[in-house]
Amino acid sequence: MASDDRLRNFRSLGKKIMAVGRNYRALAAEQGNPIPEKPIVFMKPTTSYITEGQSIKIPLGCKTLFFEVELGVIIGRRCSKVQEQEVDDYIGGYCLVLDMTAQDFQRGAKAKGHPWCLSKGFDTACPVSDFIPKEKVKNYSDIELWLKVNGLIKQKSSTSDMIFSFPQVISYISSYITLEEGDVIITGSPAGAGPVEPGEIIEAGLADIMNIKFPVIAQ
Ligand SMILES: CC(=O)CC(=O)C(=O)O
Ligand SMILES: [Mg+2]
Repeated sequence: MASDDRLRNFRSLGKKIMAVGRNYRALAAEQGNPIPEKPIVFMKPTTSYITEGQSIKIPLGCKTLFFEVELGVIIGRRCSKVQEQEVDDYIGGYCLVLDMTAQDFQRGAKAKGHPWCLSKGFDTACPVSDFIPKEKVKNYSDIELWLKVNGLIKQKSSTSDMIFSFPQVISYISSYITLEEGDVIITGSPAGAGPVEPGEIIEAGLADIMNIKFPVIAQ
């Protein structure tokens, strides 16, 4: 397993941001979607990462930018076809993530059966926290995630509402795609995802372990 010192650098170490969509029961109910039978998997490019001190930029032509707070798992060493019971051996740490989504682009793409790439992968679409050491998250199956816009709470949930657990998600993705040191898997948004406007400030947290804050600006 990579050391915490190496994994602190996960944004340049990893090659992939793998993402799971529609993975919370309350979100599925809120959006009127059926419970998926298998994890819905997509990718975001690592060029979409930003860190605190940088701003989320609304992509050109986007009229409705949505926030989604998610828990990210950082892969600690290369793995493929991992059994669910072995998954913990490959988790190197965690990060708190905003899966920013150009919701109008995504809606248009879904209607035509097109991919979500632009709606999820534009520059600044993946604000992330610093590295969170593995031992700080005692129980990844029941930990609180929250998000505020301009100080008002918009999302507050526990990972216990996830449809597919961390072991199920990581095992499933690794059955098809080799995961490498520093790759991040973002595990889905709880209910309450919604729009943000230029000039607003997004704050998010993982229990009392990590807080992040990002302003939203026009191009
Ligand atoms: C519809 C979505 O944007 C899916 C997604 O990313 C999620 O977290 O759920
Ligand atoms: Mg998401």
